[in-house]
Amino acid sequence: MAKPISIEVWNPSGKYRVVSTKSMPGTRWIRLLADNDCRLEGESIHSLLQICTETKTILSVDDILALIGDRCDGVIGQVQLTEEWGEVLFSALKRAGGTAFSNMAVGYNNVDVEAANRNGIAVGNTPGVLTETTAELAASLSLAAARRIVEADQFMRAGLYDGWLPHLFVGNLLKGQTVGVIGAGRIGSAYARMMIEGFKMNLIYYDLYQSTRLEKFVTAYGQFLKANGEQPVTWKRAATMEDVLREADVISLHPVLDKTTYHLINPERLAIMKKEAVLVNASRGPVIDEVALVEHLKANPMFRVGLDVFEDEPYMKPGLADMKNAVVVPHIASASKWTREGMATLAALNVLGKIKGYPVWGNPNLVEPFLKEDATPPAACPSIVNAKQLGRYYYVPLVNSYSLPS
Ligand SMILES: NC(=O)C1=CN([C@@H]2O[C@H](COP(=O)(O)OP(=O)(O)OC[C@H]3O[C@@H](n4cnc5c(N)ncnc54)[C@H](O)[C@@H]3O)[C@@H](O)[C@H]2O)C=CC1
Ligand SMILES: O=C(O)C(=O)CO
Repeated sequence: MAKPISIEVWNPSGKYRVVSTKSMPGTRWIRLLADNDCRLEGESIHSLLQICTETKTILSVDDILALIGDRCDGVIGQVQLTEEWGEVLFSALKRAGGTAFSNMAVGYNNVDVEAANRNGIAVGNTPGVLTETTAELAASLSLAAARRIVEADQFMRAGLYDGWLPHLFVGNLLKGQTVGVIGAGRIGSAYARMMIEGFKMNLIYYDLYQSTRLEKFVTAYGQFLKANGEQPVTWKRAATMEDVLREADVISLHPVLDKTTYHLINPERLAIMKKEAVLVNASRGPVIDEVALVEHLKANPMFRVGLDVFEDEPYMKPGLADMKNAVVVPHIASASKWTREGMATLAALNVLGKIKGYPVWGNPNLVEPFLKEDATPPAACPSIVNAKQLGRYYYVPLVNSYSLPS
């Protein structure tokens, strides 16, 4: 039997019981869920909100079962390896009368959606609000790795700098080089634009789908540069992932994690990359075979990586921490204040919307109407990944009108 876990309680007399497995940034999500005076569609929301305040980061399944208890309408949970949501948790949520779960994340590889479907539980996620923030971190890692920022910082702090030298921390110039993107969805495309606009890099990308918007952007930006007497940027959609790995100088990984992308970067693929390439991963750790990566970093000191995510998060594979050609940060790609508060709001509205029986917002890429600080959010769930399987009603938001269709 799990030990009782510590919680913070809001609005004890609330009609619905919603649990959050972590404290989340901002207060709007708490107001939306638990404020008696807060109204959606003229109706008081009136939820009892319980926020887990355990100091340990990773909750066990037993801890989460204890949080769900005998009565629970919905749960806001956390990303990736900190929580695995499968049959045990979804069936417990169903037994407790629950119908709603939302990750505070866009990625939901920690969720067994089939198990959620079997138990009739809606699974929410938080797309869009973290696109630019995550892309900015991938761009930061690209620069930090290419220009050896962390190594140089450590050198400086160690008091080793005794004057300018022609060979000191020489790195890679980005301008005119090729940026490779694997997974050119929301974040991959935003990252590509940053690198193309910011550093005038050429693009090669691989995705299962064509990214027409991205291609049009690069074409138009190339024409603009040309008209200004500068070298135009170019784009290419690669037929294979290998083409990207062979040609690109900086490669950033932005696919979802599933069976098709597990260990997408393996020893064979590392071997075809340029010896001085920069590889960035702000998607999911298991997209890279991390043991193979450590060996590759050892054998190729000019090859550099920037990693936000790790195969056995929160741990690193042996040897990685010793590699000077690796920049490592603790899964902070979406960590800007605006984004994290927005993610909390979207997760809360997914759960609340399902409890209230609202339809699902028709365009999960257009979530701004939910994020306006002082406005009443639309009466909809911002993003439910299994809406179709659960037979939920969809509608496409109308310009300037976010109320329910009659
Ligand atoms: N490090 C962090 O804090 C964060 C990580 N992420 C990760 O980034 C992922 C992507 O997020 P979004 O861009 O919003 O999702 P998205 O769905 O817009 O983009 C994912 C892209 O991957 C492509 N893809 C799928 N399988 C592929 C394959 N086998 N080969 C090549 N491309 C493939 C899809 O076609 C799609 O275009 C999330 O699923 C999440 O795992 C997202 C936010 C923050
Ligand atoms: O949103 C996600 O998928 C994350 O990894 C955390 O922002």
